[in-house]
Amino acid sequence: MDTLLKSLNPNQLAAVEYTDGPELIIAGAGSGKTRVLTYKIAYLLQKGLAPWSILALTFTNKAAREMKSRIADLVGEERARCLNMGTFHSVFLRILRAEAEAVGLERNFSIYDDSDSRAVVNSIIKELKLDDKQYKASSVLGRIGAAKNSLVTPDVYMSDPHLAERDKVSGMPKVGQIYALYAARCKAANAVDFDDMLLFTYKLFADNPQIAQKYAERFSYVLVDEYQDTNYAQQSILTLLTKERRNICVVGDDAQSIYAFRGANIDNILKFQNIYEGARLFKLEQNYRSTQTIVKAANSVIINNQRQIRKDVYSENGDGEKVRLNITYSDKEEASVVCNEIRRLHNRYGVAYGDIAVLYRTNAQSRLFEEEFRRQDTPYHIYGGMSFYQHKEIKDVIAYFRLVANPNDEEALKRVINYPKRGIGDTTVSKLIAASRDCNVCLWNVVGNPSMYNAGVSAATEKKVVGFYCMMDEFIRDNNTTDAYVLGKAILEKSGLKQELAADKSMEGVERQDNIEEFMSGLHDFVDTKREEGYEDEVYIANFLQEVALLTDSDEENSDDVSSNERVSLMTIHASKGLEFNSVFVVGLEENIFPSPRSSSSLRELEEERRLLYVAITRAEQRCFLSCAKSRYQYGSMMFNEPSRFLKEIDKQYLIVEGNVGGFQSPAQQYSQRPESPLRSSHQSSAPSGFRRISTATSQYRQMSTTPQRTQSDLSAKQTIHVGARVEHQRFGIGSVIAVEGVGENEKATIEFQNAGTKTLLMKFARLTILK
Ligand SMILES: Nc1ncnc2c1ncn2[C@@H]1O[C@H](COP(=O)(O)OP(=O)(O)OP(=O)(O)O)[C@@H](O)[C@H]1O
Ligand SMILES: [Mg+2]
Repeated sequence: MDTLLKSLNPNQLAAVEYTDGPELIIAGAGSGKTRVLTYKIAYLLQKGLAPWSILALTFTNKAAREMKSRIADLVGEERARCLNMGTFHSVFLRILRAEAEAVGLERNFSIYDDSDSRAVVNSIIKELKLDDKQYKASSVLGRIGAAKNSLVTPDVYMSDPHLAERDKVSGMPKVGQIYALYAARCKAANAVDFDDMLLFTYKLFADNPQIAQKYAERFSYVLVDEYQDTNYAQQSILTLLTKERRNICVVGDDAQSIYAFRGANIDNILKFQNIYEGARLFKLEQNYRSTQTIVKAANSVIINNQRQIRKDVYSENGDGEKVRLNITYSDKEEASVVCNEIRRLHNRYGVAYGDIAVLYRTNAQSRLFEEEFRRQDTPYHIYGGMSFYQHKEIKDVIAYFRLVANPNDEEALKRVINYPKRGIGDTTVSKLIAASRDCNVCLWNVVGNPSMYNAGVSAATEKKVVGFYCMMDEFIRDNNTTDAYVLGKAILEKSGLKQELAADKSMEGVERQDNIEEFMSGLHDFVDTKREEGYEDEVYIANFLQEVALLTDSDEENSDDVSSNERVSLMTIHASKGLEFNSVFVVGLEENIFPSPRSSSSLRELEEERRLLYVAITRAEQRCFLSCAKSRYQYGSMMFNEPSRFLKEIDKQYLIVEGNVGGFQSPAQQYSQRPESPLRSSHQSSAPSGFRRISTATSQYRQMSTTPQRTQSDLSAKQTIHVGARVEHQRFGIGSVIAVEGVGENEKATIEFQNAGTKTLLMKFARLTILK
């Protein structure tokens, strides 16, 4: 036991040994909160507490597994095995199974995932004859989920005038009614959804005092990690379980509260002392994870938040390297600089790939990094999420593309024929397929003329099917003459996909829109780059699909061959909570990305963004790299974002700025002309959307040419390109010309770029400036 406790500092030790009542440990990042919890559990076991009487709640199941294995190291496998440990959801699910009858469920109840819930809500919307454009299942479910996390039952919901008013104002006055029906349907189906696991557990304990008593007695000690991110339902259940024995220990850091959007409230830490009068407060301020430089740099950011509990987090580790900020020309260059640096760390300094993380603000940002990592054959995995091209919405658009490129692609056809919904149901599709088998023709032909192939569909249905055929046929005919970006944009709009996505205002819906916008940006970049490289005849959808297929075909290789500790972790900052890495890259530190454009209007949200950056920087042990790009394809167009306002807050003495430092003036004019998001602008029919404003790659160049220092028209006018010239490219950065060939329209230069490799570019299109 002594050796066990020797590896704790006096404050940590005091927190571990305190067992006289409720305990709140507020501590900075990396100060050993999770370690204290782990050791405290080992300590309680050593003191004779039975493992099954300890309940430890973590934020992820992975965190629970790790903690358990550490405890096993400390006290032996056997005792660790019987601990009650896991996320709130996993632990409460087990209790619900055992006590199902008490909440009106049968023990074998099912768990509805998101798509099950959506199907139920959609059918209710239909039955109530509500407009499914006005009532999007995911938006309705978002409200139902929020209600459940606040312990608001359907009855309470429907009698709450504030909720009624809110729903009315947002054009969904019937959410309460849908909620009630949804709850009834789930009950009839003997099913619960994810949020029910909390609501039902609360009801179980609140309505059945004997059961509550049983569990309160069973769990003689309750410990909670990441307490700052618990929501009202979770806290209320904890209170029911612990109010009598008051053996509860929670650890948290208000500076790392990043789940306000899921109902977590930063004040919950402060409320702890109100719920548990006389609770002991411990503070830990020594960070053991990071170098002094990293800790101080992170502190210099978070100090700008007004709402915070003052802490003086420090490190006694060495100073270490300065935080490096790299400003690149483009998002593409950013990805290659980051990948190069990671390879250098690995090859020259022996840092394991598994000890490196790339952190970004939104999932959609993974695309360019995934592509670059694949290009450079660097092992990576997406931690806690999916690869960009695996997202459903991306697969949907790609299915449309596949069908355009190859109308015989039956899988693609089946995927999109009734998505978005156009009244072609499963029965119809089955009939069409049967007809195609019977007549031995491909499904596409049957879709073009169902009655000719005796598909047996009604005239009204036939009209819808043929309507779909005609729409697609138009795209197919344009396929070899219209570039992938312009055609892709038309497909998104005319198929109804754009409207479908834009109508969904839930968190998940917004994320899907982000992904589609990122996809369109990639498509635009693809077309521009092909033109610039002189491949005017390879700018079509078929060419794009080929490139995507090549980029994604090694998926399996990337996930199976190399174990996760030999791969770089790519993840959102949210997913990185509680983790630590030798080297961390925080990317995309630009206005309009980080802070998120959705947050910059409110101080509260801005402070949450700042906490996110604090979480990101404090994941690093030895090295922290920040980066931002001067230009990036965003919302389907080239954007020039300012560096993130948070970068200016980092104390300069801990920072080295490199890359394209000089002359970083965001063209204010273009910045203010930021096109509206192509998807989100759909409701403003009079305002031109980003898609319409910049309709072709060529007009994109025209727009670029308003930036005086960096236009290809400058260059072609001067015609001074020569071997040895140093040039600056809008996307590829700085390079030297190593060969020039051709004249006039056909003039090409081969350029060796510092970070982007060697490229041969057609001068007519090249976005180059010659540097003096
Ligand atoms: N007293 C100590 N001696 C040596 N190492 C320590 C000590 N306390 C903590 N550490 C180490 O410091 C690192 C950070 O600890 P831990 O993850 O517990 O911090 P945390 O406060 O939970 O961080 P976060 O805020 O990111 O969740 C871990 O690698 C841990 O093993
Ligand atoms: Mg922790």
